[in-house]
Amino acid sequence: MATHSLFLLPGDGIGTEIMVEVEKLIAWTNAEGLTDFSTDTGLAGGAAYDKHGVAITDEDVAKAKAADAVIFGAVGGPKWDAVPYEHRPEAALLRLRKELAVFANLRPAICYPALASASSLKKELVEGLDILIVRELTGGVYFGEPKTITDLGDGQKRAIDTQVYETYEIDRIARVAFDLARTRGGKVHSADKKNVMKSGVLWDEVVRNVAKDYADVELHHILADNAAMQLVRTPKQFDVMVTDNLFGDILSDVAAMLTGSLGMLPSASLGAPDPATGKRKAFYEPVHGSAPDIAGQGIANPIAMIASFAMALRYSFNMIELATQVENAISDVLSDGLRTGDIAQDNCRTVGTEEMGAAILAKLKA
Ligand SMILES: NC(=O)c1ccc[n+]([C@@H]2O[C@H](COP(=O)([O-])OP(=O)(O)OC[C@H]3O[C@@H](n4cnc5c(N)ncnc54)[C@H](O)[C@@H]3O)[C@@H](O)[C@H]2O)c1
Ligand SMILES: CC(C)[C@H](C(=O)O)[C@@H](O)C(=O)O
Ligand SMILES: [Mg+2]
Repeated sequence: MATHSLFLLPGDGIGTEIMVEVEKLIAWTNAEGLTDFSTDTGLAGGAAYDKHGVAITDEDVAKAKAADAVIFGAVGGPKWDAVPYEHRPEAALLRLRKELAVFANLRPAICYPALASASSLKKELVEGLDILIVRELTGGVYFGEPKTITDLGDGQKRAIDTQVYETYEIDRIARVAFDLARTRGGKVHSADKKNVMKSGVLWDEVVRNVAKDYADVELHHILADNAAMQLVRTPKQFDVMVTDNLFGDILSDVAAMLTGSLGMLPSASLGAPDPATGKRKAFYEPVHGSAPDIAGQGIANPIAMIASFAMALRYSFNMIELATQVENAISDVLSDGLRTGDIAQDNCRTVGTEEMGAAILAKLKA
């Protein structure tokens, strides 16, 4: 079996705690001969800042670029609130996304049957929920220039962030969404603010053009604010939702709660296939952050991280069966009544990060 390289960046806070559980999974799949992963580990975020004075070193960015897939935990925390803006922990994430050019961020919100009553919404609204948010990840207001704070000299300052989208960026993310919709429910909602933003006008125009190549997929336009409301009103009306970088960030946190917890939502960020090799750069991370409020206590939910690893198996290594086995193991453990604190329920057993990871691994071994 060919050796595949994984570059692990645990990051800060619970990032380091949940990564341990993925490392155990990798050790087991390797030992069983199911995979042949070589792993290397780097520093990102506050951890890198403390050691090197930057959110990520050039060397670790180079390693991330060279790897077959990057598995990322989470970065950030109050400890680094005062570091210079360009070195804040989150800068590592943004630099990696941009330099790896992983423009397509897939954020699946699936409500596992056992968790239907753990959601803050009524059970019948979320039971069987399976939606996919396709977030544009390398453009928009996250990266647009100018991005400045100017002193106006009279005690006032002016802050500017710039939302920029070009046709090719919208076209390629729309195609990802339509291609995926074809493999699922055949429906795309495109969310923008074309009623207020020029970038929204272009977004809608380009998405409608792309839709002409996908006559078999239903396209619906939705304003992003309405999308947030509809996600908590009748979430099962959605199949695939494609949206820009900022709206995608917000809407995916909303979608996360439909599944029971932010600790449940994995993500895959994919680049364009290399024309010579067909390989694409890929970056896998949970949607949640470093959860400073619970870091260091061993109680974080490792499921989003483990499910992100399952996405790596599926999207980077075409190990569909193994990916499905990992996802089924998660589902089975939840059906057995095991819960971390964030999804705690009556008549269920609340366990810590390590026990949840071990239980998922035990299901795989069974
Ligand atoms: N990908 C990333 O690295 C990433 C993503 C989001 C936020 N952040 C950063 O994380 C830091 C904290 O941000 P925040 O508090 O707004 O968001 P957060 O996602 O870290 O936490 C929000 C809430 O969800 C809970 N939570 C999140 N993940 C959980 C898990 N796996 N298990 C149990 N509970 C979980 C937390 O305890 C907290 O109450 C900030 O510095 C932020 O910039 C990083
Ligand atoms: C940490 C932050 C930069 C990041 C984002 O805004 O993209 C996070 O919230 C996410 O959802 O991945
Ligand atoms: Mg976010």
